[in-house]
Amino acid sequence: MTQQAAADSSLSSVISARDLDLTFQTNDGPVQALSSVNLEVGKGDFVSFIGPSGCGKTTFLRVMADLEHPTGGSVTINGVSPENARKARAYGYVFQAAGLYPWRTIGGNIRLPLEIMGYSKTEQSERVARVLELVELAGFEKKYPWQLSGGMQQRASIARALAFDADILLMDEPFGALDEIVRDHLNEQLLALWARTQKTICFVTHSIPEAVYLSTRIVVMSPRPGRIADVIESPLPRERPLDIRDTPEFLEVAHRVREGLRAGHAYD
Ligand SMILES: Nc1ncnc2c1ncn2[C@@H]1O[C@H](COP(=O)(O)OP(=O)(O)OP(=O)(O)O)[C@@H](O)[C@H]1O
Repeated sequence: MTQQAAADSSLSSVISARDLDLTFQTNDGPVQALSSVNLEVGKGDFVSFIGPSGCGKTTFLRVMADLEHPTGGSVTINGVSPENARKARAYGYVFQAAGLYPWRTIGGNIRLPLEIMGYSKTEQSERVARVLELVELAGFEKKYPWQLSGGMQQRASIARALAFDADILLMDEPFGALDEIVRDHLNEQLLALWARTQKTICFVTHSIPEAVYLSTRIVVMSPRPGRIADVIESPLPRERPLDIRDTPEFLEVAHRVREGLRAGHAYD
């Protein structure tokens, strides 16, 4: 890509990574978690990151969220640095574990960041009600986390990430700990939420079917050093019933992801 073309594409990108490097200094020597990563994420994209353990998926997401700092190259979110994007509340972040405070109700958990930011009580209540509706948990506001199933807790943590109504949602393997049936259901609900809200979503997963079912683009990563091995544009329509997973188009994309993973895997 020429410099001008790169500049043009980053203007229309919500997330833009340019020659991104991140090397951790550890007692065992340097670990290259990310090496020469280039990626443009467009508005409304659903981008999944898939790859073996240690290929830098979480690190990449944490760089976008200003939780790690690159040692080379740059990332912009809505055209600004991750630090400024964080200050502007440009994204919500969903962690692997729901991470809800057990002594607060579901509503109280979602309300907490809004309280800290000084939103009025009325605004807090409106936002809590709206995001609970979005994740189909209306009526559960006064329950405590332990009164909810694992899947419902994870939905509550998605609701918390949606509370600021950011256009970008960063999700780090949010459904990894759930059984397959619950996961299928949450995948369907997440797609419905994405269609309704038109957010841009970056989603880390270890599951090929999950990545293919959810994404408009799949970023296949490989380890040592962590880098992008392939970027697959999905030919699947945005409207996706679960049984799309049995279609030849779906299986073809899954096959390409598997090939990408195999090519990048050292098997050591
Ligand atoms: N804070 C840190 N200090 C030192 N090394 C780190 C740190 N965070 C991550 N790493 C290393 O960077 C590499 C990438 O880690 P990362 O967690 O991003 O991988 P991942 O693809 O998300 O893995 P997983 O699928 O297991 O979550 C790994 O080798 C990891 O050990």
